[in-house]
This record gives sequence, C-alpha cells and structure tokens, in this order.
Amino acid sequence: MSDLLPVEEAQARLLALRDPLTSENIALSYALDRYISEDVRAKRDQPAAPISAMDGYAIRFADLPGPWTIVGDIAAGTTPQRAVGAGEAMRIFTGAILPDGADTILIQEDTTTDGNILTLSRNGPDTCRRHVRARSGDFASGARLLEAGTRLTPGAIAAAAMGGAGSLNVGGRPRVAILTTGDELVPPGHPLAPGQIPDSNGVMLAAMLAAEPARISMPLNARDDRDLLSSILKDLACHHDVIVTVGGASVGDHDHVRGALEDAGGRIDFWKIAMRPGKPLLAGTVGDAVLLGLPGNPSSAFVTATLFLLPLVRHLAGASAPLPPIHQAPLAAPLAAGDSRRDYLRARLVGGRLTPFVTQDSGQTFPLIAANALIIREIGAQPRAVGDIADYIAIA
Ligand SMILES: Nc1nc2c(c(=O)[nH]1)N[C@H]1C(S)=C(S)[C@@H](COP(=O)(O)OP(=O)(O)OC[C@H]3O[C@@H](n4cnc5c(N)ncnc54)[C@H](O)[C@@H]3O)O[C@H]1N2
Ligand code: MOO
Repeated sequence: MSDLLPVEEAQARLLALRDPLTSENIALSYALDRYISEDVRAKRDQPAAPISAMDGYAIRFADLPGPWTIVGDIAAGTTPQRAVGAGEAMRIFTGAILPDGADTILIQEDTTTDGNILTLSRNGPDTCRRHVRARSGDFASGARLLEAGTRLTPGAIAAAAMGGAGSLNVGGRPRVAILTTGDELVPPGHPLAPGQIPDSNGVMLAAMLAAEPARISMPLNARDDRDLLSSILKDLACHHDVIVTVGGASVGDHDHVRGALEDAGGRIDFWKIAMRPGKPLLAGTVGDAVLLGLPGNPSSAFVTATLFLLPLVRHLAGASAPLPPIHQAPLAAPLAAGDSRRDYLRARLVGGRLTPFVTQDSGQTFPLIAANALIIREIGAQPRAVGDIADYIAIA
C-alpha cells in the first residue's frame, strides 16, 4: 500500500541498531531512575526477628487481662536481656525485638502504671500477636526484590537497601547529543528577525530526557547546510551513543539530514513511518552512534521523541521494556475514522475519560501544554462514539 514503515517495526529496527551499554556498579544514593542489570535478591530476613509495631509493653496473651509486673525495657537497636514469664511485662518501643515468651503488645495508651505494676486502663488486644511484626513479614532472605531491566524508583531503592545492598549493578547512561537544524531557529529568549522563530524543540527534548538515565550534551543548532551538518554529525559520533537531530528530515530542498548522514559515512536504516504526526522520522548509524532524525514540527518532534527517542535511551540504559505502555480508557468525544497512517492524537485524560483536541496541527506547541495523553487511532479504524474504549499512551 505504501512505503511507510509500521510503527512497531520501526521501533524494533531502531532498538536493534545497538546493544545496551555495559553495566556499572553504583551506590544506592545515585541509583534513582537507572535500570538494574540483574535480579536483586534479599540477603537478609526483614524483620530479622519478631518486632514490636508500637510503643507499649510486651506480654503473653494468655495473661490478659493482667495485671503484670514490669521486668525491664527494650528499645530498637538492642536485644532483650531476658525472657518474659507468666504475669510479666517488658517495656518495649517501636522496632524493638520481642523478648522470648512474649507474643503480644499492649499499646501504652491502653495502660496505666504504678511503680512496676502495669494494669489495663481500656480494653486490651483481642488477638494474640497484636502489634507484633513477624520475622520475614516484609520479605525473607533469598526473595527476589527487583527484576533485571526494571527502573529504580525510590521505593525499589529502599527495598534494595533493606535487603542488604549498598550498591547495585545498573545499565550505563547513554551520551545523547541534541542537534536542532534550521536557518530560522534562534535560541529561546533571543531577539527574532523576520522569519526567525525560537528553537523550542531543543529545550523540549532536553526536558524530556532530563529524568532519563542519560548524559545529555547542551542542545546544538546547525544551519541548513549539508556540509556543515555532515561535519557536526561526524564530530558528535565520536563521543555520543545517540545523536538526535530535529528538522530537515522531510523532502524539501533545505532538508539535509539524510544527505549529511551519508556524507558523514553513516547509514540510513529506515525513513518514513506510517504515523501522524511524525511521518518523516529517520534512523541510522554514524560511527558507533545511533542517529535518530525527528521531524521539525513541534508536535511531531514531541510524539516521535515519546515513541522512539525515550525508548532508544531506555534500551541503551538496560530497560527490559523500553516502549511506552499502552492504556485503555473510554472516549469523552467521538473520533472520526482512521486513514492510511496511525494517528497519535494529542488529548486530555480527565476523570478517566479521553478527549482528543479538536486541532491536531503538528506545527502547534500550545496543545502540548495541556496534553497528557496520546490517543492511538489505528490505520483504517472505524469511527468511534462517546464511551467507546480507546488505546492511549500517558505523556504526563
Ligand atoms: N512536500 C512535502 N512537504 C512536507 C512533507 C511531505 O511529505 N511532503 N511532510 C511534512 C511533515 S508530515 C512534516 S512533520 C514536516 C517535517 O519536516 P522536517 O523534519 O524537514 O522539518 P522542517 O521542515 O525543518 O521543520 C518543520 C517545521 O517545524 C519548525 N521547526 C523545525 N525545527 C524546530 C525547532 N527546533 N523548534 C521549533 N520549531 C522548529 C520549522 O520552522 C517548520 O515550521 O515536513 C512537512 N512537509
Ligand atoms: O508527520 Mo508530520 O509529523 O504529520 O506533521
């Protein structure tokens, strides 16, 4: 039907251009958002012994309703000096190890003391082991805490630490160069001559990559000059894993990225995808670097960065599932039929329902402020009514 590559095929070919980087060992404090290279297993039981979940008194449930004689105290970080016998209680604090013999905690709010005599002031616990955290109740030694290829969240880092790790083997951080192309572009905030526009894509891509495990070079801008572009590409390829260009990817007389890539000794792997926006996307290699050429229209650059650039960076950084997950939600407005390209419609998900924006002009930046979802409309899709379920990618 057309020479346009399906999105999935293009994504697979892009990721196949280069293997993930070599992994490195890194302290937990620096591991946020990195991808772990191997399964992480607990090296210890957590808790390592039964502990108290509350400040109060460790008793034997069988001795309720008391009274008890207080025979000592035990704080977190110490070990009990003795066991608790019949009619005895031990003062205990949250996180402290339960003494032998005790099986239940009375919270201090439910008690009164007179010297070393402890009595209930309210109803006591109605079950044995109340406020006791069992040994290995969180996880047992040997349990798989984290799976290879997943991203380290603050919670995952906490679990790795509790499991006994101080550092982890994680995938490397790809070095990414952002190169915007176009004679009309001026750095954001600079005065504009007639015909010039601010280079919004450079800062947008840097912002999209900011939370990724990547080393991003300051965005560069090059004029629409094939020789200049070619020498910049050659230079960037020496010390980057990924070069992402924006603009100059289409068929115009000033669209030089493909030519410049060839002049630089690079190779084009694919060009033109069956998607809207983003049709002129191209990918290839120059030296050891992967070159991803995004279309210049701001929404096209945003959508193709979401579907190709972020997955490429995550793949190189060791992600086992680098592609954006696809979710489903009902439509809050009807959708017209699809055509020969798959659409990624800028949309807003509110209250669990998707509303595609009326304007889908890929040249606009304003819709990117509010868009938090990309509705996927398949090639040849039938029109959809309000309430029909649509696939979407979350983008904010
Ligand atoms: N005859 C045809 N013309 C076009 C086709 C086509 O198939 N046949 N495809 C259109 C589609 S679809 C897209 S998308 C654009 C993409 O073209 P380029 O990648 O070559 O992008 P440019 O022409 O350089 O720029 C397009 C547009 O975006 C603005 N731009 C570029 N870079 C930036 C930046 N860094 N920050 C902000 N804005 C930027 C640029 O000024 C243009 O307005 O081609 C269509 N044409
Ligand atoms: O593919 Mo272009 O990105 O439709 O505007």
